[in-house]
Amino acid sequence: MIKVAIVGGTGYTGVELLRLLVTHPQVELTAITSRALAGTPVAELFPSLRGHCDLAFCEPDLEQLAACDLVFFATPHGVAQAQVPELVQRGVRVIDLSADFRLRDIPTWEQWYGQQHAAPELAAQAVYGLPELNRAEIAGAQLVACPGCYPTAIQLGWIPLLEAGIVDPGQLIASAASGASGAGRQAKTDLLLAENSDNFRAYAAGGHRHQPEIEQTLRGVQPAGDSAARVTFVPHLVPMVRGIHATLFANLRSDQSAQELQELFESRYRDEPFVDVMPAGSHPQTRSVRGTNVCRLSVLQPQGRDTLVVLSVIDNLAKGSSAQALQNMNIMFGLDETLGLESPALLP
Ligand SMILES: NC(=O)C1=CN([C@@H]2O[C@H](COP(=O)(O)OP(=O)(O)OC[C@H]3O[C@@H](n4cnc5c(N)ncnc54)[C@H](OP(=O)(O)O)[C@@H]3O)[C@@H](O)[C@H]2O)C=CC1
Ligand SMILES: CC(=O)N[C@@H](CCC(=O)OP(=O)(O)O)C(=O)O
Repeated sequence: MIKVAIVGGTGYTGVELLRLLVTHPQVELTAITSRALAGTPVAELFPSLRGHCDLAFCEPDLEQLAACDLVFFATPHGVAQAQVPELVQRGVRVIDLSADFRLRDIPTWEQWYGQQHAAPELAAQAVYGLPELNRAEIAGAQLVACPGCYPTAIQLGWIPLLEAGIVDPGQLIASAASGASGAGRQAKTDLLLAENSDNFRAYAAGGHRHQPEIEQTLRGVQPAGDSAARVTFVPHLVPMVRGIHATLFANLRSDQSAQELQELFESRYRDEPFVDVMPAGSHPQTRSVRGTNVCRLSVLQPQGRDTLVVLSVIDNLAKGSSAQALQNMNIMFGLDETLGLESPALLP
């Protein structure tokens, strides 16, 4: 059994991780932290876990964490980078759901996250936890940086096109909408029911911190010598709880038929258990992935013109964070990658 702890067990990604881990056959949960609720039984805060988890939340304690095989950090940016170096030094493996170790370029990280990075040398060692790109590196990693939620949906939608070098990398446009759980469980006025329901709005249109993360990944898959990918990204808040819907636009460099594009996507993701390329012309819906680790994609070529549209949907708390974190754990510990992640979406 893998001895596992979660730092930050009261947030939305923390409780989603718990939901998945309590039924995982190879996991023994040993500690779930919350500074605010230390001593409170987990199942008291989350009655959905009654009968599944008899632990109480505890303060983060280095000795207790260091006794685990694996520690998940489901904490705000800045927390993991302060605590992970000592754990890594003591041989513990870490999966960080925050952005602390996602960006290779530390000045870029500091610019977008507005603070000094506490462990730049570790950021260089971390493996970016997108299995569809880095499966072999994840298997041997001690520190995995889980991708952000928008980047997961957007990168999976564009990777086949950028790898093939068939779209103009200077003109990539992503319009994406997220459910409110993407903003975490903290009380915020703009997430109140009266502010957020029956409403739809863009935010951070002038620049969102996921843009450099997306560009870093896409640049990493482009053919040598191609001009660097540049992304215009506008996120939106949609009045639902879970889900991200990304509409991605890219301009073809040369003639490709709709059938060739469909085949490109199908062959790129043929062996991927969690990427579903839908039949040509489909419109994937967030509902079809709710609670699952699946990314559903479709590629369209409206009116046969040069501008391609890729539609990509994920659950932000699942493939966008906690379930993808568990997929990474399965890979790191040599388990079947789909273990604990097989259930289809909850409908309606
Ligand atoms: N929500 C989403 O869809 C996604 C979130 N993420 C990332 O995952 C991380 C967690 O997100 P989310 O669950 O939404 O966040 P929440 O704000 O909902 O939860 C944060 C958790 O971290 C704990 N925490 C806060 N500060 C500290 C600290 N200094 N030391 C130890 N624990 C701390 C909190 O408990 P307490 O204060 O009691 O200790 C709480 O349990 C974030 O970095 C987020 O960006 C990534 C992808 C998707
Ligand atoms: C709806 C909403 O507010 N979403 C968050 C995305 C958060 C996320 O999970 O990503 P990181 O881990 O990179 O912070 C936002 O746009 O800030």
